[in-house]
Amino acid sequence: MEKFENVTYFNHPLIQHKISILRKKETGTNEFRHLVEEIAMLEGFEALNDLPLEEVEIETPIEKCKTPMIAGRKLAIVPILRAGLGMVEGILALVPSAKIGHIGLYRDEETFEPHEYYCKLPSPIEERTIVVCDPMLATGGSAIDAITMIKKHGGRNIKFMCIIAAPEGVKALHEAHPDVQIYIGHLDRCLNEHAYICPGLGDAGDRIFGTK
Ligand SMILES: O=P(O)(O)OC[C@H]1O[C@H](OP(=O)(O)OP(=O)(O)O)[C@H](O)[C@@H]1O
Ligand SMILES: O=c1cc[nH]c(=O)[nH]1
Repeated sequence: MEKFENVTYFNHPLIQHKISILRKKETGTNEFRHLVEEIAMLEGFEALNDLPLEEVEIETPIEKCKTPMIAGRKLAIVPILRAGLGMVEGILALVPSAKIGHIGLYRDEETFEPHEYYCKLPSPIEERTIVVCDPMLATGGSAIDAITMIKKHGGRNIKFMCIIAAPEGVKALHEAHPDVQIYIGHLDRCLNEHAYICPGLGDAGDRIFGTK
């Protein structure tokens, strides 16, 4: 796979181990949901390593001092519905004061094209660091459309975080939005004829919400 400057692959053993359990077909809904949350938190820790800091004056029991704290507007976490919702709590565990937007997209089962049905973002979106999350980056259609929608609303500083990606989706997303930082838990082999990621983990939304 071609290397892109704006793409980060996580090779931390804890992330890889948890993704392997996630993939198993016998992993049940409850465990699956918890793993998605944990992986999102581990990825988020790294993906947010460039949040801006400012020196703030505080008082310890000993004396006054200046100490760094996160600066600027609160982070915006934007899950792509439905499956992206599974990652929100994990990122919130790191940044409890984050605001949460929602983008509703589903893939047409025949054409694999994404269809939008909802968009609500925290304002002023243009002043926030935005983390778009979705466990799966397959053809890239959903992520590309979600980010296009966020940009139409004024979003600029955008990161995209997923758990499993196909090379086709990474390339498409990089080409459509080269300014977006992309974080990937594991790069899989390819897409199959139904645009499912191989070996992947099946349908992430159904496995998180127990709808199959
Ligand atoms: O890269 P793409 O080819 O667009 O595929 C990825 C999308 O497919 C899945 O959602 P799905 O449409 O199944 O909806 P759901 O989250 O409601 O289950 C997944 O959560 C992504 O949003
Ligand atoms: O493999 C895939 C591809 C798209 N969406 C999923 O949930 N899984």
